[in-house]
Amino acid sequence: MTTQTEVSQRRGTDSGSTPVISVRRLWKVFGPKADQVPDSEELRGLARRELMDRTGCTAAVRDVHFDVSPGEVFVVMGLSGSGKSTLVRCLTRLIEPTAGEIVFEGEDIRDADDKRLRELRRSKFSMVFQHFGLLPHRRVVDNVSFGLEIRGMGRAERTKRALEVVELVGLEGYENSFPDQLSGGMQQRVGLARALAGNPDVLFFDEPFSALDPLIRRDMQNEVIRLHHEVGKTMVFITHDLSEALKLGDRILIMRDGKMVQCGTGDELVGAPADDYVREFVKDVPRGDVLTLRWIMRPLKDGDALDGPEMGPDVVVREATRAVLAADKPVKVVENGKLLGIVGDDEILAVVAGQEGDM
Ligand SMILES: Nc1ncnc2c1ncn2[C@@H]1O[C@H](COP(=O)(O)OP(=O)(O)OP(=O)(O)O)[C@@H](O)[C@H]1O
Repeated sequence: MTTQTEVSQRRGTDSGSTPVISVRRLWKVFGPKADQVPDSEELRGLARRELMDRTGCTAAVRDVHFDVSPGEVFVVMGLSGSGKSTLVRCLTRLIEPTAGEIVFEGEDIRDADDKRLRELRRSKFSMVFQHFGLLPHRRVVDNVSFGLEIRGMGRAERTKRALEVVELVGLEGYENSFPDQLSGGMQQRVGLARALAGNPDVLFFDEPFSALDPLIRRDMQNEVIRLHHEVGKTMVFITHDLSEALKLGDRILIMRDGKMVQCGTGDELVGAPADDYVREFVKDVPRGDVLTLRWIMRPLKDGDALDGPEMGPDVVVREATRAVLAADKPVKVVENGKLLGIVGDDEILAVVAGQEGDM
């Protein structure tokens, strides 16, 4: 199974250091006497309907825990109503959690007072929403610099910074346009630029591309990947779309009814779904596009030829297929000079035939 360290090495994230965000036993319950639910052995296990009937409460987030590493793209995925937005809003206390810990860069932000929260939201967090929330009477550059203005940055400095990020998101030439002169995709680029302008430590995305046409949506996903490579920010991204989650996420947390169902890399979810719910989600994913050589390789056996070609462990099966099948010796999976395992025709063909679960 792929470990977090291995994923981090692959993606350039840094799991060895302190997590940027560490969430423990997090609950958000809406309704009367909500704070009694997490502590009650009797109530905390009730299904949604029963809990509502007994208490009038909805547990939108139930006992969730995870860490986000520096530079990681952490995706929260689930169907409508599974608790994604509530969870991510709790992380910045836009919604007040009912119980649990949220440690951000070593500080439990549930202890932060209003002043500290304002500081964190201004300088450490940024949010990108589905509805861009641009100010219609302000030009692109002034929308982008708005947060810096609120922080008290002088006009010349904030305009300089805004122009830098406008260029970074590919909107050069549109600095002086008004939002309604831009397409949906371009407006969302302004949203991205605005989120990046303050140089936050973490960017939170709440289904930012759901309202965009599929082609524009794909462009914007690529844009996020490109920006992530360029600026290396930690990102927490909500989506209900599995292909978006697999494309963007270093790890994906799947939620259902407020609970964590599985948290893992794309190849973990596709290769070893935790239950039928996840299995159903991933059943149509082309496995060769997601599973890596690290996932399908086998240990070395006596008699294995060791003069075959070498490949990295994070090459996906689809990209390796031709080379593995063409080689007359098994491919050696090598990372930093270390032989991790072997991939031969059998391992590749098992994936292609959809049988790798039996290996
Ligand atoms: N303010 C509220 N008061 C009561 N219940 C709420 C409130 N906000 C959310 N809920 C409930 O909490 C549950 C989780 O909602 P949430 O919006 O977090 O889900 P979601 O996965 O983000 O859904 P969507 O993709 O539709 O936005 C739902 O049952 C919702 O009805």
